[in-house]
Amino acid sequence: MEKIIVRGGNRLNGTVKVEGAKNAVLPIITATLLASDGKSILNDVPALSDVFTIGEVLRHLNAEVDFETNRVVVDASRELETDAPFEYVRKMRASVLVMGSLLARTGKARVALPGGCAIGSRPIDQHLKGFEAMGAKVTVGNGFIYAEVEGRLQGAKIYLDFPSVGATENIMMAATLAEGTTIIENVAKEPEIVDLANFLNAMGAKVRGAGTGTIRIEGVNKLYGAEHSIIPDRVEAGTFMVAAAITGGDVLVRGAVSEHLSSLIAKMEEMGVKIIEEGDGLRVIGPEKLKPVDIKTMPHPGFPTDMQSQMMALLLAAEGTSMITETVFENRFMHVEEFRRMNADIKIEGRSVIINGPSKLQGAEVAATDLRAAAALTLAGLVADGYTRVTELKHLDRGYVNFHQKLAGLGADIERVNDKTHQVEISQQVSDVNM
Ligand SMILES: CC(=O)N[C@H]1[C@@H](OP(=O)(O)OP(=O)(O)OC[C@H]2O[C@@H](n3ccc(=O)[nH]c3=O)[C@H](O)[C@@H]2O)O[C@H](CO)[C@@H](O)[C@@H]1O
Ligand SMILES: C=C(OP(=O)(O)O)C(=O)O
Repeated sequence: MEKIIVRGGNRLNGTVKVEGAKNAVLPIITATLLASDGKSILNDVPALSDVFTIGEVLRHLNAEVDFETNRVVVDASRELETDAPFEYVRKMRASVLVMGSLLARTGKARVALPGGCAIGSRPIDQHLKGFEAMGAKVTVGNGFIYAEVEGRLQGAKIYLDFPSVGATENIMMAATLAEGTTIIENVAKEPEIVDLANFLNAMGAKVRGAGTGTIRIEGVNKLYGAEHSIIPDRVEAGTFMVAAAITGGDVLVRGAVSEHLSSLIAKMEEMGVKIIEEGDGLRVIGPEKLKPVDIKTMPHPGFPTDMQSQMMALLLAAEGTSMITETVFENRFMHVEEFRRMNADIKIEGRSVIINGPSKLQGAEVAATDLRAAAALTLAGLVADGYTRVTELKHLDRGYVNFHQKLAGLGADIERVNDKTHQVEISQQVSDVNM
């Protein structure tokens, strides 16, 4: 089994550079399916397991996908398959994002039902409501969602019950090739939505209003391959900002965009962390003592749920009582039990967690319950007494490239080992001694 082993106590110093955003590249790769003419070239693509998985999905759908270093080239001009089976959707929920593009381009899509995951049940009713409003017939059965439209999708007025990121993206992509104008209200305003809209417009689409509460899409007849550079990953940036703050360090996070991180910056500053815009990034200086704060996760520009567990690690080190309330996902507190194994004074009350800091954290073996929990437990390990071992790293690899190497580059005492290799090394040392 692979593990990250981190020994707490080192202050982090230096510079770290963030990759392209996972949550921008995944929908943008699915959008390349809309181009019936020309190749799409995506730059600043992070080498994440999720990116390779979505690449496999596209290949299965008969697109040509070439991975180069930090770049993906997609040619989707051939006739497309319309079926995304469970083996892909099971690995990665974002596979359902192929639905909007397939439906718009081919008139049908069959995608395995994604099912629940460690952070909640995550239904996709709002995506389907949008496709139906545009004239698609949607049926669910035998573990699949099947959507079909006779002729072209029709422009429609759609109100989302909740500003779902995925539903906004899927409906936006479907609407680009629809007949007439689509207006989507109460949409997600995340920076990744704006990035997707910019790519779609580069392909020849007419999308206006991304980043506001209403998006208007005028359908066009055809879309073309385009070149685009993915925005930096605000969650990876935020994770390194917390790493600097929790260790009382001084780190320049290159690629951190302050407008994408305003809620996190506000909360970290309330805690006493110094954050300065410097060059193409943010310099983060941790104080001697951190102050407690209350946090409520919300859709953007509210505090992001994807930073909730990393912030929990930081609040464990603050002096006093803090509260985190999770409003986006119904069950995103699985990491609380793991923090407890590290001696954290923390308890769940309904949709909130009460944190009594500062906890005298102790190194322990802990299991990552999702990708952000993997990062958060490592962050706690940076200040725990002794060695922390973080397992279930398949989650980490979905969202972070070279995570432990980047922390080591900042001065953390950290390594990633494979138990088997480790055992071989240890037995080798023993036999060396015996010789
Ligand atoms: C690949 C990607 O970009 N993932 C991000 C995306 O996930 P994702 O797009 O899945 O998140 P959504 O915004 O859709 O989900 C937010 C909430 O809405 C609910 N919901 C959503 C759709 C729907 O049809 N019905 C419904 O009830 C979900 O169960 C959840 O409770 O946004 C989340 C919220 O910022 C982030 O945590 C994820 O990292
Ligand atoms: C929950 C996340 O991603 P996904 O929607 O891909 O599971 C995340 O990035 O924290």
